[in-house]
Amino acid sequence: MTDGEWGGEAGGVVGRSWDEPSAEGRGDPFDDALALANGTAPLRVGPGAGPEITAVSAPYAAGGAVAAASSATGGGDAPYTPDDPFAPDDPAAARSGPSGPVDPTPPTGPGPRPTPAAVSWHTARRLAARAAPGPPGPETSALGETLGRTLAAPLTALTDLPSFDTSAMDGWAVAGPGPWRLDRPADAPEAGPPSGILAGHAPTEALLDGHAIPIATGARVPSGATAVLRSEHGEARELSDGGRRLYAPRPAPPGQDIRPRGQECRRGDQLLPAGALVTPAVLGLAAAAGYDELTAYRRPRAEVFVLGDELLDEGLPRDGRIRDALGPMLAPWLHALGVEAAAPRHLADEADTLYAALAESTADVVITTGGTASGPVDHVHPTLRRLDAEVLVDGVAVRPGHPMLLARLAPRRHLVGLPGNPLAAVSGLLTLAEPLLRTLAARRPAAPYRTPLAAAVTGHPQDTRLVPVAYRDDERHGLTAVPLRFHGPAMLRGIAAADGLAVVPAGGAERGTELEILELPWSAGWLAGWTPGRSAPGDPYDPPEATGGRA
Ligand SMILES: Nc1nc2c(c(=O)[nH]1)N[C@H]1C(S)=C(S)[C@@H](COP(=O)(O)OP(=O)(O)OC[C@H]3O[C@@H](n4cnc5c(N)ncnc54)[C@H](O)[C@@H]3O)O[C@H]1N2
Ligand code: MOO
Repeated sequence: MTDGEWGGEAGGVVGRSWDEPSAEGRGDPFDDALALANGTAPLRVGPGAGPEITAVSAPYAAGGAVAAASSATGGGDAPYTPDDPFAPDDPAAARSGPSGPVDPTPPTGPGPRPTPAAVSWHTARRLAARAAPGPPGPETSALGETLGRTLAAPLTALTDLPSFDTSAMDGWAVAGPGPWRLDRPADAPEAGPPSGILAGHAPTEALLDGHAIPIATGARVPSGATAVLRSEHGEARELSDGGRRLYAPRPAPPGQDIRPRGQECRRGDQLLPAGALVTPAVLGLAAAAGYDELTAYRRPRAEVFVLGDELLDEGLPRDGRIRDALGPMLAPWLHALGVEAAAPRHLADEADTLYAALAESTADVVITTGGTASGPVDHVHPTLRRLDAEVLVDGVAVRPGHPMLLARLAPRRHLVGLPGNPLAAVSGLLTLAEPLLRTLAARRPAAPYRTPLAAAVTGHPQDTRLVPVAYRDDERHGLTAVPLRFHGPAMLRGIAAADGLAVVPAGGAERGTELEILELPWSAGWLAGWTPGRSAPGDPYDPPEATGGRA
């Protein structure tokens, strides 16, 4: 059973690619998925919609529930067994779907709120990317302030580059064929080498035919010069008449070692289009092209609220309490995604505290950690209802992290609810927060990157899995992705050693299967030196599985 087939609603409506035309007059998939998540508007079913659409007119409709239930049992032949590491602990939960129970009837009174069916992982990412209408307005800022932001206007050269004919080498500027007269300029001291033209100095006199003058790399070539002769290719000799001559064993063809003005660009040329990411190299180019400031979209602003009274900010775990692993991780991770994130705030597990924090926040995106499930102090869902927030995604068919959620607090303010288990929070960050923040930062989606697996990976029966992998490059197999140990939902040991997360489809993947890899913002180069054989027993690269729980 594929992810797209799972859950009825997800397969029939929101599992369709956004790029496909809306077939046969069906409703907009985004609106449909929204209606599913909120239980509000019915799907707009056009004439000729397929039977799988008509069966799903509301999130709690029997058709959806039947489909979800049948998918949860694997359509009658569920591929997992009781001792499968991914098999649900609770058989009732297994029957009710991979991401929580799906109530076949609409809510009619007090009692537990039915959970809408989870959407597929790919759909969740698309919904998150489309949740915000676009980036906040552009701002003009000093160059250094724009690193990691997206250009809101094309970068157009303010000058020719180079802006003058430039010597590419240390040596002599020569005019015409050699040998050349090396006259000591009138203002040169009697002793020592003849002075020449240094970088940053503008030559005032033209070079006469048959003459040469010492010149430094980067210096402006005098008018009349036809070439630059490198210092190692010429020899200056004193003559009996007191003059000096420059000899070269080979001719100096016109233009040799001169970078002509405008070689890289002419003033007014477009160097980069609007939408380019401001990288360190772009800052360098912009400075070279004459910019002191750039117009770029402002960084999205995020606030992180860490929920959980059991969390300690320092010291060793004690008395049933544990260290907060998400606060220290999320702010720098968000910075790496080009987001302005204040230091995380630790909130007490009280509904009113969360309500006040969310109501007062002015951030573009609020990220909460923990409290997404239905435990006694899991206040995220009730607080969103109290705030009358619009839930866009409520559960995703992905392991770990399936209780993750996305809600709209106001037209341009969103909340991403990350599950408390640390690797599940990473999964939510990459599944929902990253696409949303990418839209807000006007960043282009990374081109999907696929790498063959170095070893088989077990799959979840219905859901996508995100599994930490490290790249290995060897002569025999080329670049492969090695699945790492310690990938349980409460573990960070695998992801801390990873270059990315492999997107493992339902059912798993064999060794050699090319899988999409979600790269981590800092992965390039950090572990590039790692080769097989250097791993020590117990390190994350060791192949045996140790999940410490279901993912
Ligand atoms: N009855 C059910 N219970 C749970 C389900 C379910 O479907 N039905 N889902 C499980 C899954 S899967 C996850 S993931 C968690 C999500 O729970 P919450 O988002 O409500 O998170 P908490 O309960 O607050 O915490 C879960 C776990 O993570 C630890 N935690 C929380 N915050 C941090 C942090 N900042 N640093 C380190 N560790 C953290 C917390 O102590 C818990 O151990 O729900 C399951 N339950
Ligand atoms: O999200 Mo949970 O098990 O999937 O950690």
